Amino acid sequence: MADAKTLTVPKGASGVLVLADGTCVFGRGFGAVGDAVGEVCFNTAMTGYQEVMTDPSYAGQIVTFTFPHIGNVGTNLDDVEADQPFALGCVVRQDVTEPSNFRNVAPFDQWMKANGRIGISGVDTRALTRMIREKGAPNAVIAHDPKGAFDLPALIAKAREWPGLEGMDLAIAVTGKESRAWTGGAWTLGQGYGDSKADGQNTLRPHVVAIDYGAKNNIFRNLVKAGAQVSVLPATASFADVMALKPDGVFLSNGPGDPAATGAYAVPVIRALLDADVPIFGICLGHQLLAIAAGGRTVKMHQGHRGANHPVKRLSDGLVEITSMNHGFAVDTDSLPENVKPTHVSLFDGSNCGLELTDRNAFSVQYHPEASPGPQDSFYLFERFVAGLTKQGADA
Ligand SMILES: NC(=O)CC[C@H](N)C(=O)O
Repeated sequence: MADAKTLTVPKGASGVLVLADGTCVFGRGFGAVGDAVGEVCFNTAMTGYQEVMTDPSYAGQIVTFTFPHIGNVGTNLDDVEADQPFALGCVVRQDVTEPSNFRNVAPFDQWMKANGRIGISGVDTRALTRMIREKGAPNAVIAHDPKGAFDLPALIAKAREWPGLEGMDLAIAVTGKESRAWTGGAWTLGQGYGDSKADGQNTLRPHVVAIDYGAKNNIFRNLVKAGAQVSVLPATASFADVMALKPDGVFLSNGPGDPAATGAYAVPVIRALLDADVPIFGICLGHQLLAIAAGGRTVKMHQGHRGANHPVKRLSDGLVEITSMNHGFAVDTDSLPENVKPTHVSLFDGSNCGLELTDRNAFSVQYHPEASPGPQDSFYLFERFVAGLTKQGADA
């Protein structure tokens, strides 16, 4: 990158990404004015930027999109995984253009501004991505000032002082605060999202209690599509809170931050659920927490996996699933005890992508079968989970 280590703001620059090592990457700011500090990651998905930005797992992170045209279909009211963006900001190649899509309700830059999120365009995102691949995900400040009046030494200091994602519990910051019944169903073109209550079948369906560590909404929609009724509890729910809802199964959601830090309050609850033989399904952070609860360990990855075309091999039969991914920590396969069987593996780097307990009805995956954005090859996991649940009182 031509701008590396330059402490003079080039003419016309209104956005900057300041890395903790002092590298300054200049561009044009859009969205909110101000600055934010976090870890820089890259996402290789070619569509779904609004879903990426609203995925609560991106809390504490600045997303570099490798796809050059971000913002070109604007934003709409449906493609959201939570009611606000959680990524701190984004770095993109091309300037955001006029929205071109029949579903658009607001241009991407306006949506970013309205939601207090900072963007930078005009950045050589290929060079930035290469740098992250070589050196690992850096801590950085993203800043936007229309006048380009950046205090670069102060921003470098801010990036250096940020403690980093390792050891950071962010689920606590993004989880819903209240227990709630989930009501959304699957999306259809022209009709939007269905209402799970509208089909009149709720009480006949297996009841899944989902622990929300920063869940993506499409997970709950997929559980409904697979035949469950869903209740959602905050990340801090106790074993008694979960059991009070009489779950037929428990779902452990995705979420931001370091699973080892989140585990301090999540793991005892998951262990109690395993002891009580409650069926469990976990995704991403939920997968990592299940691994820790079962006696395994997680590690911080060099650069993480974020995209919509990650190949994963199912070990039972060799089938390859193309998956959606978003994680910066991973389960250390070697740390898994005897009763935890790896079920899926990444074909990019051989890292663990799934596990099941041999003595419990409990399994989890590192990737995102709910897609949003991404392929739906792995929807069968929702069906497998719900089909394996017995409705309480069904035999009475
Ligand atoms: N999407 C997720 O649940 C991410 C899990 C965890 N925060 C990680 O980065 O690995």
